Amino acid sequence: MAEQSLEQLEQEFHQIVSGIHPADVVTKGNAQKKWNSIAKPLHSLGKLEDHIMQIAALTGDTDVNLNRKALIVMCADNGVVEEGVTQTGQEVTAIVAENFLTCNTSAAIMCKKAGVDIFPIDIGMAADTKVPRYKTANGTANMTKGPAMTRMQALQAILTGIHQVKEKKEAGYKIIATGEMGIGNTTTSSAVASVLLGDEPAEITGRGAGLTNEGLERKIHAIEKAIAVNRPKWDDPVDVLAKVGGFDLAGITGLYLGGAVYRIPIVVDGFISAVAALAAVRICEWVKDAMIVSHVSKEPGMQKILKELHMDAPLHADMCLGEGTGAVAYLPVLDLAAEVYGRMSTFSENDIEDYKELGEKE
Ligand SMILES: Cc1cc2ncn([C@H]3O[C@H](COP(=O)(O)O)[C@@H](O)[C@H]3O)c2cc1C
Ligand SMILES: O=C(O)c1cccnc1
Repeated sequence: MAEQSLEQLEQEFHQIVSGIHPADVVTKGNAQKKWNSIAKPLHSLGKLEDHIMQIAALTGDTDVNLNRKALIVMCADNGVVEEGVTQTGQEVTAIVAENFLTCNTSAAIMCKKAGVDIFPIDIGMAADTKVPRYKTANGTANMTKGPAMTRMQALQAILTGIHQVKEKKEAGYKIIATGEMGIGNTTTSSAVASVLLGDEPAEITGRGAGLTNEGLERKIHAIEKAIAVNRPKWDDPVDVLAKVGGFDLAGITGLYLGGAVYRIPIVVDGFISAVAALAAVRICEWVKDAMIVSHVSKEPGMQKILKELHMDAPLHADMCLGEGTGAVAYLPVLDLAAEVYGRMSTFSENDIEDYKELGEKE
């Protein structure tokens, strides 16, 4: 991919995006009929039913199979950490990223318990580690001084995400959760969200992995400066990701696009993952059909993004960890719904009469 010119990358990207089509409403209707025929009160599994119907509509198949699950963790570094916007240094990115391989991170432990295979990807960490390398570069540049990356790098990172989904689909995975690890990525995420939503950085920005009041002030100031210096075009999500984003954000954006192309549901995690979801929907609105929202992160920008995307998350647990933890936490819940949908006997007219009789006797 590195040898491709910018024009070739743009062409590949536009060809992929123009091939995305909306979900199949007929299959969705059939999935709804199937839910409605199950012996339980109508829509009593709430959002879980909606998500199963959404997956049926995406795949064009009323049979919903979630048997193989993956978490892809995009690991990258952000030059903006030079501005003192984080509590820890970027060496922590490499340490945690390698710990995914030894099942020594929160997300990895949750994955093991939930039967989810975890795939950390080095999409642009500053250091070289044992994590499989799909590097765009060794970290982004400091966005307060110029663009975080070139447009070419943004496209490369997005295409890496898309190709990851293709690979996982070919390996038999049925659903993919999104995750990330990258010190400083709540700064880039807040910057991208601020531009895409047209909101002031102070309204979006939170403390990420932990910051003092002064640290938070510095973070907001750095985001304001990055936007002023780079003037990202709000209506060109690739430009926004390139100028004030990160390789992890671009890679996750690619995962959503890949989900829409290869018809495999992609689970949205917390704030960072939701910002990438917003970028993906701005690239192509039908990508939303491939997104399964999981939880509401405590970061202040999360609610705004979900509102903008008209998404209603099932889990409200005040989580704000990242790595994909919220998305992975939702997978067993979704599994339970798929099991009921796939296995439970349906109401026949006789059953309904039997239930009525039972009710009368009691
Ligand atoms: C030890 C450690 C493990 C983490 N796991 C996820 N994050 C989370 O925190 C980072 C974003 O917060 P900020 O923008 O403030 O750096 C991301 O790496 C995110 O995944 C972690 C952060 C730390 C310190
Ligand atoms: O919501 C998130 O994704 C998040 C919030 C804080 C730190 N890391 C991740």
